[in-house]
Amino acid sequence: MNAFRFRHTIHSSVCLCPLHPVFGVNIGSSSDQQLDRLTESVPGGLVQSGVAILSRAEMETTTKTNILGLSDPFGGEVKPRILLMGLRRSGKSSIQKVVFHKMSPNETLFLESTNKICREDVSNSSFVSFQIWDFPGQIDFFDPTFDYEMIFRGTGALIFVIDSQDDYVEALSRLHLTVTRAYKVNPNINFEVFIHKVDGLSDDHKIEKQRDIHKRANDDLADAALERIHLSFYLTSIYDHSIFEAFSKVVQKLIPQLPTLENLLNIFISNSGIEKAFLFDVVSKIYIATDSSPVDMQTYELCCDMIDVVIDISCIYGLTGEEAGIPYDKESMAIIRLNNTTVMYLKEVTKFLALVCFLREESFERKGLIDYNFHCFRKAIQEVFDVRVKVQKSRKLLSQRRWSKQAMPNGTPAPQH
Ligand SMILES: Nc1nc2c(ncn2[C@@H]2O[C@H](COP(=O)(O)OP(=O)(O)OP(=O)(O)O)[C@@H](O)[C@H]2O)c(=O)[nH]1
Repeated sequence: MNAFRFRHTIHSSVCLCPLHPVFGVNIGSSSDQQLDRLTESVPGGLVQSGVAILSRAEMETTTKTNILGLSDPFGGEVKPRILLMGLRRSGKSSIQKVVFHKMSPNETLFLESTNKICREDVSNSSFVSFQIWDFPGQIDFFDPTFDYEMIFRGTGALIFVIDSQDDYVEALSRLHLTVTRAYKVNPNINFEVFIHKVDGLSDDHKIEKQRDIHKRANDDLADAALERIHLSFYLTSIYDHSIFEAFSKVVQKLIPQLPTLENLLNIFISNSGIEKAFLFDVVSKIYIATDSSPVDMQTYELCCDMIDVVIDISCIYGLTGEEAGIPYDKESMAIIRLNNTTVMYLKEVTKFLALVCFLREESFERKGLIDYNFHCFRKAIQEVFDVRVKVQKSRKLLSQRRWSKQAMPNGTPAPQH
């Protein structure tokens, strides 16, 4: 994990004050119990049709953090699972690499086909914390030897990727099969359909494709008397910000504190003369909450660009050495004046979260007020964090107790210390 301190002030349209972008994605997390359960479901590890689906040894080597998964008996933390599914070459791995590994879109041309489930933990902040499971396209997901029930049971969102530049008839039938199976196991899953690779399509063509896919997918569900299954559709491409925006919306649905965060943002902007505010995870550029006014793509793109500028300049000019270890500074911020009398204001909220606001130049004259309100806002966010941590701790304690009771055979006295 890196922390950078930027000391210089640029006297032009961009002005940066001490800043601490901190980034890092924890890859892999599990516990022995969870691994056991997973690999027990198919003897000798999960292998079928020549497709190795995470052998126990592989899982152990790629899973080495202390954050426990959703279904872990000791894991008080409820860590939602996001599944990336879809036909081969639809773009699943590219999405994961671009959003969470900062891979440049062109590099995805050289990605090899995934031949086993790749699992990754994304734990950038207390709010952005989930597991992503990237499934190989050719996997026969419904092979009887494969424990799909266990997988769906712990799933928060299922993203089904459809290649919009390809014929999507087969993809739609696979989508229907996947969704209906998953719904039977876990009706609480959010079903998200990414109509992907839309960069090659004209605007009219995009809308037409979306309408057609939407209609066919919902007709299939209606024919199966499953109209109650709700599918959300997004037009995405790794070549622009649409994939980050879509992922933001998927992740937001998994944050139980979202209404509280939105409320706090509404109160903050209405009392500070701010027009729009986003709470960003600086590592992934996923926005985890915004105020209740509508989001337009350009505004979102500007925010992403601002975060990039801040991180890049911080990386180039940031101090290294002793001070680099300090991950958080209340003074961290950046101000960018646009040539249309709009000011963009970025401030660190926690070591992974940044608040990015848009306001008129005249409103920015009352910077003291904005900073005071920001101080209150940051305090409130901290309190939301603290409550979440407390809930997680008590859940952990509870499940540990439950687990130790189960582990003790009937009548066995509790160990003496
Ligand atoms: N034009 C365009 N190409 C994309 C996009 N996303 C991915 N691709 C390309 O699609 C191809 C397949 O991408 P992958 O990410 O390997 O697809 P996958 O679904 O993981 O494939 P499997 O591992 O075989 O299941 C690559 O050449 C990517 O560069 C996109 O948004 N637009």
